[in-house]
Amino acid sequence: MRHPLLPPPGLYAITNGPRPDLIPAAAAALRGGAALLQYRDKTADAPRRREEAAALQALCAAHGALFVVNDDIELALACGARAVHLGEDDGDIAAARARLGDAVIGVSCYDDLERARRLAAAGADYLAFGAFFPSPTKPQARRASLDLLRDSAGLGLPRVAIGGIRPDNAAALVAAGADYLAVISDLFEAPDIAAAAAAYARLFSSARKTSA
Ligand SMILES: Cc1ncc(COP(=O)(O)OP(=O)(O)O)c(N)n1
Ligand SMILES: Cc1ncsc1CCOP(=O)(O)O
Ligand SMILES: [Mg+2]
Repeated sequence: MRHPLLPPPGLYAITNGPRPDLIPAAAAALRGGAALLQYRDKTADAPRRREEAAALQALCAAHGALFVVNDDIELALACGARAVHLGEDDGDIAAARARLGDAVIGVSCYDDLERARRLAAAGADYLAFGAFFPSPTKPQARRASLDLLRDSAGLGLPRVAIGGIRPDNAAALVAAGADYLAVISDLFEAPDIAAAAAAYARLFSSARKTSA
């Protein structure tokens, strides 16, 4: 069953901090229409991470967007987030479920349909695939093909596409079945973050019109 906290298909903004203007940058992405916002910060600065996560949680609540904490179940708990994203090195779904109850648990499936099947059966709420294109943020990321998106349609869970997404390749991912487009650099390094977010958000309103 689709998790009730998951928004309709749309832009999944992922922060590229640390950056001094993190909160205004995230606010601009939300103003532009991001449906989900993930806090992705690989530093070990626990006090700053706690403070930023709490601010972003409040910001997302004000915009009606889902706030997702990357990697860190305890940080999600501490800031009241109702969603976490876990990759292969970030602990398992059962442990996250035990701590977070019925929160949204999203998982990375990379280029691996079998892993996606296994994690769907283990209780994941969405499945993320990619990198679909060369990623400036994660150049070494495993690469996935558009066929993987088509082939994962039967798994019955919302699917996220990530990795090197830009305006010129985004529509192909939506056409192949992506419910959410997870974007870091093209969004958060844009000169006008709200306008960049709005352009991604529009892809989904036109997809809905086309399929209606
Ligand atoms: C939506 C989404 N998809 C994939 C990832 C990557 O997760 P992971 O493999 O754990 O890598 P890091 O992001 O932790 O470096 C993600 N964060 N979000
Ligand atoms: C976290 C992650 N996992 C696979 S690619 C990627 C980074 C995506 O960032 P960008 O949108 O800048 O390519
Ligand atoms: Mg991770």
